[in-house]
Amino acid sequence: MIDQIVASITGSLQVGVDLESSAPGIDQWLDDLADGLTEHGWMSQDVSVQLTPSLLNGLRNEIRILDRTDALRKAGVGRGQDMLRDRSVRRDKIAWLQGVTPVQAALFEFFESVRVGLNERLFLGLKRFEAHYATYHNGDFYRRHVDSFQGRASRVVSLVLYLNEDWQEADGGALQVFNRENENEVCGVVLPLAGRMALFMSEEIPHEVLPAHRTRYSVACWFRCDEVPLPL
Ligand SMILES: O=C(O)CCC(=O)C(=O)O
Ligand SMILES: [Fe+2]
Repeated sequence: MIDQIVASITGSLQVGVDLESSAPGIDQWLDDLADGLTEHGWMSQDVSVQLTPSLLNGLRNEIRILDRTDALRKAGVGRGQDMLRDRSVRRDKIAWLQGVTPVQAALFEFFESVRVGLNERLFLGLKRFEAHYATYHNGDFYRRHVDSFQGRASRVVSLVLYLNEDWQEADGGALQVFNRENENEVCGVVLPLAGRMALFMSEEIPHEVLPAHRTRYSVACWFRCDEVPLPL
């Protein structure tokens, strides 16, 4: 019995973020994120050191379970009453994270350290974040768009964390990032491999998810500068 309790406590501890022992160190790492955002408006990075494999596995298990139920909803485009479920624009399904399960709580700790770290370096005034799981099934895509809606600059920085093992180029589903000065020029392609993260300025960087040829799991997070949650 005690063994079981110890095992479960150890299990939940292992799930946590590893910001202390991360190479090259949390401050240097946050400096790199801030530099990438300033210089190019976006960056991609492997964060499997900071997040630990057990956290990434735990998140993947959660979204797999959600994907088997009807917990995932078709994602919309626009906000509030203007929300359109336009299948010609995006076809993913989503579920918002509440941060209550051990893996979500650990992930929220990571998001919070990014929020605080970017505020300290770039004075972005990020007040909070929101995050959802997303599943793209075979054939699903998200056409070129920016993440912040005109007239309400509330989403400031976007972060996407990928959860897919052994993703190959032939599996499709890459994130294509366009130049902020010329939206017809592709300036980056990110394969949605487990532990990889894309970070970009929500209003500035057009991006697109190419059609996936197998199920593609991710968490998308937005750091916002508004205090009060308003409908999108
Ligand atoms: O999953 C991705 O690579 C990007 C998703 C995205 O652009 C979005 O949800 O707004
Ligand atoms: Fe997006």
